[in-house]
Amino acid sequence: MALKQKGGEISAEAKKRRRVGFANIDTGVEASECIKVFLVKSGDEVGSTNSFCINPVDLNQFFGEDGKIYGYKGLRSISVQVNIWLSTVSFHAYSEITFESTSDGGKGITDLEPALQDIFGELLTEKEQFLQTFSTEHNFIRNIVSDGAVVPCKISEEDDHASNSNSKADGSMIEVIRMKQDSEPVGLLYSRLVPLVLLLVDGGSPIDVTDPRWEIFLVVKKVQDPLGDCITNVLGFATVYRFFHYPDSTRLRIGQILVLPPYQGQGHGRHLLESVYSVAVSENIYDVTAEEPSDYLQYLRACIDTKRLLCFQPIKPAIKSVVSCLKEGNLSKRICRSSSCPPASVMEIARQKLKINKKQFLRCWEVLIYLNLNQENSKCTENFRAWVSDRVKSDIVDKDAVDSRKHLVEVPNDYDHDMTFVVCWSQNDGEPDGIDGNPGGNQSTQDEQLNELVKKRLEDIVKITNKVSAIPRN
Ligand SMILES: CC(=O)SCCNC(=O)CCNC(=O)[C@H](O)C(C)(C)COP(=O)(O)OP(=O)(O)OC[C@H]1O[C@@H](n2cnc3c(N)ncnc32)[C@H](O)[C@@H]1OP(=O)(O)O
Repeated sequence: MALKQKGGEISAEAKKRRRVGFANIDTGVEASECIKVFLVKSGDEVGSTNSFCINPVDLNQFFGEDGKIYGYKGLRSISVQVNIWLSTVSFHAYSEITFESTSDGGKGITDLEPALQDIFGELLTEKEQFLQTFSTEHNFIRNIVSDGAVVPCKISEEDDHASNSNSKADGSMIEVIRMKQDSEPVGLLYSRLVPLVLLLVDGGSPIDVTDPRWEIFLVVKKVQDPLGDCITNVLGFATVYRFFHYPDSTRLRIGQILVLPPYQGQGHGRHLLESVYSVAVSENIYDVTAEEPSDYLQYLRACIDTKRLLCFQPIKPAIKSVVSCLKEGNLSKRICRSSSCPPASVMEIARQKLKINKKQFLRCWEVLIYLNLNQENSKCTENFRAWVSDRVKSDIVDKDAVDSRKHLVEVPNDYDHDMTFVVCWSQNDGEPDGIDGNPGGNQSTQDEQLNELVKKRLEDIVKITNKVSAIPRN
């Protein structure tokens, strides 16, 4: 880490200010305003601010309670500039901190090093060492992934997005490699990816690399350098945890999924998700879930699963029957609305064959119905809206009713007692009075909230429908 102090030692003026106490209270600067992280592939890019600059979710969280840096004075409007170069070859980092002077304006002088250590740990190196990593760690990723298994994952013939091993026009290959967390090198690789998790996954925290139930799926690009050497770059990864499912199966839960920003929006996230499904199907896993998925991940999953369900024959009669109910029926009758829900047997077969879990299936179900409706027919679309509104309402009531009756009891296990619990139901369940379960809630506010939620749900359905319709069907 280099400190570049412009303008010499602390000025006499600053010293005077310190003596008169807090005449000019330091308002500080938000960490996210003065820290920039650049992704670099070679030593030539280090020191330059022209490389790919990432947009971290929340850098402020690493800097005290208010996320601010205090005590620095800069040459321009920004009091201190922290530039960090992060190598995509070895994931080491190097930082340069530039400021004019420091002075305690009442809030101290923020020590930047511990905060940067919290993010990058031992990967934060001095410049000389950092530059050397581009040659010494040249084959770091290639050596580790050579022990992994390529996941066969062919989704559609027309679409080269997510085939098993994608050959590109430039001779490079894109593959998803699955690695079990049972060896030291995999743990080492993951520990080098942790800063990316902290910077780019909202609320992301490192997984426990000593737990053998974790696996990592890496999407990599393999390319030959001019000397004929194979270079392997990580484009993204997903960590997946195996949970026991009573009585004798396993569920896969996606803990973190991340595609490096320069490669986002190119189908790699989809490729990773399809690979996890592919493993779930081939190993007859119970189902696949995701841990606290972001809105965008939900959207991506909905696109992928809806597309898979669109060509899944066993659910077609159920879709047809709901669509005809929405076309002809008068949905003011609750009975017709509830008959628009998917039969349990249909959800079960989608879980068994496609490993789509029930909650996710219900999300896709609305899109599947909408996709098959005649959207020119106003009666159909009105009925669809009423149906969605009913479903949103029952989701909220059911959730609150469930939440008020549910409580968790921790139980010990032989691995880590913090990680297992039992869900208990209390018998005395009170019926919630309002849609938000608040007995004293104001009816018109509740109606407004409900309308907003329905509007949002309908917008999401239309967005996913448009995306899925644009994708060729298998
Ligand atoms: C559990 C958790 O980890 S929650 C946190 C999730 N991770 C993050 O937030 C970290 C930052 N974000 C990311 O890393 C990435 O954005 C990810 C992982 C969420 C998604 O990865 P990406 O590689 O960007 O997604 P990918 O390119 O595969 O898919 C995006 C597009 O493909 C579309 N798509 C999906 N299925 C298909 C398909 N069958 N055919 C064609 N396109 C498709 C999507 O609709 C989306 O299109 P749009 O955004 O242009 O409308």
